[in-house]
Amino acid sequence: MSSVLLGDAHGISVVDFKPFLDGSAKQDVASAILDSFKRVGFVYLINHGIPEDKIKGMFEWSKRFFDQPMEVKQLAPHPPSGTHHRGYSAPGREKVVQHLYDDKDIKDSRAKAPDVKESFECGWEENVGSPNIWLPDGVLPGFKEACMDFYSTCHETELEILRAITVGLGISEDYLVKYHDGHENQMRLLHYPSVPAEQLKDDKIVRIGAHSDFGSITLLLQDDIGGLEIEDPNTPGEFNSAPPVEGALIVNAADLMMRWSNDVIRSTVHRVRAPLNAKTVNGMVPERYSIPYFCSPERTAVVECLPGTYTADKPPKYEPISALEYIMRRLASNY
Ligand SMILES: O=C(O)CCC(=O)C(=O)O
Ligand SMILES: [Fe+2]
Repeated sequence: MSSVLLGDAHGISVVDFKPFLDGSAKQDVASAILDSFKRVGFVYLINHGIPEDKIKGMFEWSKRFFDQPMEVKQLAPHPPSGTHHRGYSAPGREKVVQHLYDDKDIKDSRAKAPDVKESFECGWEENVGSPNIWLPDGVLPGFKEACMDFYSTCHETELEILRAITVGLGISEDYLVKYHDGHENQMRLLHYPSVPAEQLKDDKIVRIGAHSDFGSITLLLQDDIGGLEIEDPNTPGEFNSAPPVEGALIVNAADLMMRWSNDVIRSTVHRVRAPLNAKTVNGMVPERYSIPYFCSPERTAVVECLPGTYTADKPPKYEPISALEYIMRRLASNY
């Protein structure tokens, strides 16, 4: 294999993205990324283009935000609606559940083991359908600007990764980019508080329940604590750890991308559990921070199987669907 493949972690390739960005080995990088997406739905990218100091800065802002007293964080409350994903959600407010559409089932599942995490979500500042919910002016000055700056930096990297996917598939480099203006993306700051190790191990407490993401791709930055697990594509129900890899951006394909690619690319179920080899202090697992950046196409995009993902023998499995219809269905079922 070429030098763009740096290694792997439980089958997830670690790929050097630089030769794609500088144009020196575009096809090799694109093929390596696509190969990992086809096998496991996840890839690690080194030299991904998001500056290290910006990442460090955003994690610092995240910590500063979550360190605020509850009554301050509640000044930017997530609305009760399942479709307006903005603002602050306190621990236990959200339970990510998969494939449960009956209200009673969702309630039962939430009652069993709440997701013990808190989050702050924001999107494109001009999005009138889902306006951002910020802390009042003067509270934590600079936080909003830092979030917006990081949001647009992640969007730039998103476009490069979408280009790599299409180059890998052998179709025009701008095929997916032209549907992704960044206006429907969602950046999420996540804080998993320190919890008793025993309860996390026994599933009495869940950090984030097993789910797949619903948009095109997700860019995920995590600290060095660990705990992210990915379902084994060959053994449903079994999960492998996706450990922190220094300097790497994790990218996973999401459900809409799986549909768009006629199931060539996988959207894999993942969750956050007790970190492997976590150093506990007084029986407590350390807190963890992560920043997922969920990418979705414009709502007017009509998603139909990409050229190159079907043949006469293997026809498209899905009808065209508008991104709006698809996303609304998924959002409503998850909150
Ligand atoms: O915290 C993590 O590492 C994963 C978060 C995640 O999967 C999500 O928010 O969808
Ligand atoms: Fe996720």
